[in-house]
Amino acid sequence: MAASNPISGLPQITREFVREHADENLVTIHNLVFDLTFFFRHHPGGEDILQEYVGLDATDAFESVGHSEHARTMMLKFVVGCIVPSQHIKHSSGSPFIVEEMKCPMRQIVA
Ligand code: HEM
Repeated sequence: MAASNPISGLPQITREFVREHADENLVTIHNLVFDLTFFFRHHPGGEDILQEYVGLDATDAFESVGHSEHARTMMLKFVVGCIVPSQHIKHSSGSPFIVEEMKCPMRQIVA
């Protein structure tokens, strides 16, 4: 059986929502939104550096560290949504894996 795309069907979230719900520990990386509540204290790079990016887009910081494929796979556990397509940013940095396999579905999911 073909592997299903773990990202399809995610709620779409605006960048304003991510910023205004900082208490929910949301961070955006490559147009995907992660809830890092349960990951902070397990992050090999430390909790403080992740806390600095709560509510923000951490793509450039994430890529500048050169995270491994292991880290990119691990991230999937914490995805809670994707940024609405009209607010997508195309980052010059980034591995093909995260850009191609983790991109948001273009289908609008509106209640
Ligand atoms: C969901 C998001 C993230 C996950 C799952 C994650 C995961 C990891 C993992 C598994 C490592 C160990 C090295 C590796 O396997 O690459 C690591 C190291 C590190 N991460 Fe993250 N990370 C995330 C976000 C970030 C962000 C936003 C920053 C901001 C700068 C960051 C900074 C670092 C640093 C500085 C290290 C240590 C590198 C070293 O000591 O060589 N990480 N991270």
